[in-house]
Amino acid sequence: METGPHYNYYKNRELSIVLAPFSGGQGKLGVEKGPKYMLKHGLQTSIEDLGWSTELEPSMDEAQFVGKLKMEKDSTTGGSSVMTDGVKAKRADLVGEATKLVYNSVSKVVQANRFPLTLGGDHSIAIGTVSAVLDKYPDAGLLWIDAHADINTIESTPSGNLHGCPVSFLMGLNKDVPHCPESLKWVPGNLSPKKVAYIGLRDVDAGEKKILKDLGIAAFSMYHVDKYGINAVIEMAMKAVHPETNGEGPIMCSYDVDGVDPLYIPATGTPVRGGLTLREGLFLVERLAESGDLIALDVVECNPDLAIHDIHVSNTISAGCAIARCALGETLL
Ligand SMILES: NC(=[NH2+])NCCC[C@H](N)C(=O)O
Ligand SMILES: [Mn+2]
Ligand SMILES: [Mn+2]
Repeated sequence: METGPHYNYYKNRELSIVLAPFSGGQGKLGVEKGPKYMLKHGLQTSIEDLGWSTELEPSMDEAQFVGKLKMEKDSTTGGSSVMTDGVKAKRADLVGEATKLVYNSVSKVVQANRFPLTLGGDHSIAIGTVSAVLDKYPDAGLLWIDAHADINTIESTPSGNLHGCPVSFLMGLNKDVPHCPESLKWVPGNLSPKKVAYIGLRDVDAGEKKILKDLGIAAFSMYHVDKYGINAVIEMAMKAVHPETNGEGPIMCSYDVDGVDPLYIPATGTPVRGGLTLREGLFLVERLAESGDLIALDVVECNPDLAIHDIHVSNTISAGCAIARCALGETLL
């Protein structure tokens, strides 16, 4: 029987919590409150208790972005659909600006050899986190935990919400698209499709299915989790992104909390039933901690304002915090 706390697998336990309180990648205000709520829940101290030295790294002025978002809503009839040059990507200027700020903060952290734990905000912020991590670890594999594939291009997106598009920007899939928003041209877009694996998918748009298939991206849906079990799936995912080394090598995890079933994590913008159980969702990151290869983590899409009951807020925030702690070495025994 393997024993011992998983945090012993991390050699250098220095971490920065990057705050990414951004909501412009989708239309529902409140997701910018995620970082504040998780900190209020005691996340930083509980990470220190696992033997990490921690510090806070702000990435942006939340008020500024929220202000712009509110202004835009007030001035637009029928929601927040702002189109530039006939492209349906909404708020591309805001997303470009915010993700660049996140990129700068995470770059600072990784270049100082610290572990970046980025708290969102909506999932568009991963454009910044993953780009910064790849600068430092070009060989890193990316595990994307999500109900959604978030790989729509600015042409395929059905909603225009850029939190449904970060992976396409990371892979440079919008580069040749006419009208690619100027604001997102800073993104290197050099993530190889071979270096990504999804876990938890169950709501993938038709255009996204085609991209996943055409590019041969490793994608494990809930069907695969049910069929093979979560441990086999996570091991297959690690091998998919590091085939030459049998799954060993640096791994970044971008964790959208809607990968977990809304029974457990109800306060999120685009919930989809039939997801991971809370234990599967936590085991996944426990297993990554055990590998000793996790180099960066995002926890995104907690939106306390979408809770109908107070209990939904605490369920969501405590689960979000548990995901971070388990990834950083917390064990049950
Ligand atoms: N990060 C997320 N929760 N993304 C949801 C995306 C939903 C849908 N596929 C879209 O493109 O709009
Ligand atoms: Mn999602
Ligand atoms: Mn997502």
